[in-house]
Amino acid sequence: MAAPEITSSDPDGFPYGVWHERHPALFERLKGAFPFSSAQRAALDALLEETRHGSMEPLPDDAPGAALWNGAWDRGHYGKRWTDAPFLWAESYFYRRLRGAVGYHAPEGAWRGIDPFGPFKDAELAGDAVDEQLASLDELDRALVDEKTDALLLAALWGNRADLGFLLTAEEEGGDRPLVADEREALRALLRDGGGRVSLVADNAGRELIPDLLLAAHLLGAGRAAEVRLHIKPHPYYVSDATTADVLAALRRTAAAPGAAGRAGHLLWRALEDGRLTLDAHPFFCAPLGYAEMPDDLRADFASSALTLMKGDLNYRRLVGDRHWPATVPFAEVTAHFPGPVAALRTLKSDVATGLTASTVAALDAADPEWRTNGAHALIQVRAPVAGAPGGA
Ligand SMILES: O=P(O)(O)OC[C@@]1(O)O[C@H](CO)[C@@H](O)[C@@H]1O
Repeated sequence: MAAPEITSSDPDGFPYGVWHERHPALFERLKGAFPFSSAQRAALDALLEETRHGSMEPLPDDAPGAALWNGAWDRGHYGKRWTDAPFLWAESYFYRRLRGAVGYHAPEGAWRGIDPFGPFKDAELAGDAVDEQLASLDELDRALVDEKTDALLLAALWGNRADLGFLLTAEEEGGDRPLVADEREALRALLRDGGGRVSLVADNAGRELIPDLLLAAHLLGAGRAAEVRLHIKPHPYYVSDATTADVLAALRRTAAAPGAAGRAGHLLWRALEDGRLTLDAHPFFCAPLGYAEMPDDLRADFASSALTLMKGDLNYRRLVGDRHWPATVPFAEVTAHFPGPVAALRTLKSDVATGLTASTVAALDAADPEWRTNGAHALIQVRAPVAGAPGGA
């Protein structure tokens, strides 16, 4: 029995704060980062007003993407107050409307294709934190393969804290706490034969994508994957989400680094050329729906992967279902729909939680009442389907 979907209607709840604190802060950052025209600023202001006090207006049928938003992705939420609709659906649509407000999708518009979050992504990629990430790879040069896999999985996991949307209204505390669920051993076991394709469903650009790329280079270089497929967004999404342009910028940054990181960057550059590294930007990665509703072509892609690594909080919500699950509901149960083995690497930045023990939940509730949403905690969870089981291999 599925638990109720998470909405934003509770004024004391996390989602409500996203609409009433995070989004206004984001719009102020956007207006400070671009010389928007009065029309663009007015469109942003109107959108913010609509989301906070109005009801959800559909896209005009001739708008770019309307065939999906008013078709396959429509779940009957238009006309509802934004905060009464499912949080995942409503916020995904909010970012489509934001892109519309600044002209990102305008077929002949001068702002077509200008990433509204580009300045933030560029600044982060050029920053000292990325220099430190790249330099730290030299420390792993003499590590054993499994030790290196472990270290790079943790780097990719904690890289997920680098999420501007989250950081607009949250403190970035140091990572590296004990994980609330740590199934790295099961994850490494799925990589051991090394013969298959690893699908890495990326999340954010910059400080999250750099460790993702270093992990991909390691999996390819150490024979833990015959191919890595990097799934990215077809266009900007929830602020920091990585697009192909972000992958190429991060790759150039990595290849230009000295030492082990530079070698990893060149390995990935060659892997893109020879097909051991592939990029996929399926439209569904920006859909307002959970992965249980993914289209057949994407389902077949994941089904043929030795392992799918799902990065980040939003992908976790879409993988398990953005619902008020009991935090102890088994991860295998809520991911039974997913074809092929899947692992989640996620810092906890929203309400949904699954696959935790009762004692862990009790300890977290006692020690840190905001544990679900403050980004201070993280998990690595794995579901390796048994042949013949639902969603099995
Ligand atoms: O997927 P990410 O980048 O790890 O996190 C995305 C996020 O910042 O945005 C959503 C709320 O706006 C939540 O899923 C989460 O807080």
